[in-house]
Amino acid sequence: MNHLTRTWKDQHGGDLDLRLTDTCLRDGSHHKRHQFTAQEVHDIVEALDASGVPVIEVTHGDGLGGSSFNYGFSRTPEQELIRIAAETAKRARIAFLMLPGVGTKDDIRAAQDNGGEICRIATHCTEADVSQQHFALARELGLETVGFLMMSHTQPPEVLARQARIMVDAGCQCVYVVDSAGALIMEQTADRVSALVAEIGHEATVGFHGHENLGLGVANTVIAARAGATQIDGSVRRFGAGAGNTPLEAFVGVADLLGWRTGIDFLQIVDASEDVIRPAMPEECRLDRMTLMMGYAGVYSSFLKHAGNAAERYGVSGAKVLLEAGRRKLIGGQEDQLIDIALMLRAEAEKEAADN
Ligand SMILES: CC[C@H](O)CC(=O)C(=O)O
Ligand SMILES: [Mn+2]
Repeated sequence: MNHLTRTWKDQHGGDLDLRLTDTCLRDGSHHKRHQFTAQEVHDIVEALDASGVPVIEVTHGDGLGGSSFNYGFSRTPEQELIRIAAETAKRARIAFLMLPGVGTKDDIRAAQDNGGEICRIATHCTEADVSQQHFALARELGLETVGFLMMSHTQPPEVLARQARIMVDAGCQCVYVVDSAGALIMEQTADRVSALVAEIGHEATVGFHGHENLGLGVANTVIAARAGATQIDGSVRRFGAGAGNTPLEAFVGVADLLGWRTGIDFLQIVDASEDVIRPAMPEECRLDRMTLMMGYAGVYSSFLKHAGNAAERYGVSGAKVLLEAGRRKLIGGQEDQLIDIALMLRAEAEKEAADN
């Protein structure tokens, strides 16, 4: 008995119970400060593809058009990385991410010209309506479509379900509960996935994208699959923002043991993790003071480097910057407020020193 009520096979045929997407070449771009080389992308795609990973996401961490002063410039243009990935993959399909307002419709067209086949549109989880024209275009172009409801921990299941409905009505074929802050805890994940399945499950699939900031990536992903998510994200060796994503190789092992077919060879993906992915990482993704604080305070994982920079520059505690960012409920695009927070903390510290 495998405890899966819904499988990818039932929905789309083929042999997979769950379809997995590796996102180290997109979410890991945050950890790498967007410095992937063409050779690294080639080698990682080759290894993931050979292991049987069916979908590989490649883009700047902040999606198409993310290479900028605000988010950090890419070392290699992302469209070139998408092209290299598409040329390298023999079986895997290449996905790309775009955030309306950061990227444009022309970027979607270019990504398709470069071999991208799956268009993932991400919005804050209360703002799905800004994705409508992008889903319409992607479907017109014949791309497969995925919607990302970012920061899903901030809204109750019924709100997320209504937002998912907006995406599906606009042409989205799979909506993800995205635990951007790694803040969801077990049943909170299941309740959100179940609400989406109830709302859109007869027309679209449901996905789950986890982060490790509270150490719950694999557990949340297992419970999401049991609740009906059939598309699952992870990054080999957790290579992602914050404490990283659900480690894909660990989830593959767990899925094997539970009898869930992912099409990925566990031994090969474990070797890829050690031999190919680790050498491309600047350091391991760690569960430490900063990343734990992100899960605890509910802060966007992609804020980690920005918060660290602001704290260092103004000589204040990075953990306190994150706590305040969580209290202010900052969302993607508000990275500049981390500097305001650091300045505020420094002013408070200076006042306290003057008073004593
Ligand atoms: C900035 C986009 C973001 O990294 C998307 C994502 O992976 C998430 O919200 O977790
Ligand atoms: Mn993420």
